[in-house]
Amino acid sequence: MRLVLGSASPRRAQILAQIGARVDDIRPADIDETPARAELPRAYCNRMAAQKLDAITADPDDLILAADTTVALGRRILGKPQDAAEAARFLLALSGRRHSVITAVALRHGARQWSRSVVTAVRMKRLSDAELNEYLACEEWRGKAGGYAIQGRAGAFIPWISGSFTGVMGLPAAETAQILRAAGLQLDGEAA
Ligand SMILES: Cc1cn([C@H]2C[C@H](O)[C@@H](COP(=O)(O)OP(=O)(O)OP(=O)(O)O)O2)c(=O)[nH]c1=O
Repeated sequence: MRLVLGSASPRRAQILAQIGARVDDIRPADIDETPARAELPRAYCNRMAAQKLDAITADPDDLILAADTTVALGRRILGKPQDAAEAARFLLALSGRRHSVITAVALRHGARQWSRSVVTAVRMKRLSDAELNEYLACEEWRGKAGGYAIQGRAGAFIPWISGSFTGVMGLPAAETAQILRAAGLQLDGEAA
């Protein structure tokens, strides 16, 4: 069975390799990521993953995986910042507080679908002006939900999480392995 990754995120490809899932093709989906009015973060994240999955065409026998990572501050959805000013606003809002990172994963094989979503609680230390400015200058906020990447320099801002580290990075390893197996994919190193 061929595995098609419907994502442009290099982190997702890396986490799939980590769990022994060989990706045969990468086909990112381009969808409108605007939240609906009053849409709650978890519903939004599930909807995004489902829409990305719907947007990918593949052979009926291909297994397709799509995912979405959303940062939620209470009911507020923090997406990927458009520019440094928006990244600064997001980081100031997250500074010294606890927020959630939700990742939804969706799989399709023919007419069958599987999905999981994982919520991780994350605490960010209070950022000094120098820390904020240095982080904005390093550009790692680009393309990251909430304007930070825990796997990079912003790891120094995160003293505590409860949940899935790989989920915060974009693809929860344990839950993804579980649904891939449920869908019939054999992971490297597993007995047939
Ligand atoms: C919070 C956080 C997010 N991220 C990334 C994961 C996702 O790639 C990105 C959120 O955007 P997504 O819309 O989930 O994904 P994407 O646009 O990168 O890729 P695609 O839609 O093609 O699948 O933020 C990190 O890498 N580290 C983090 O700590």
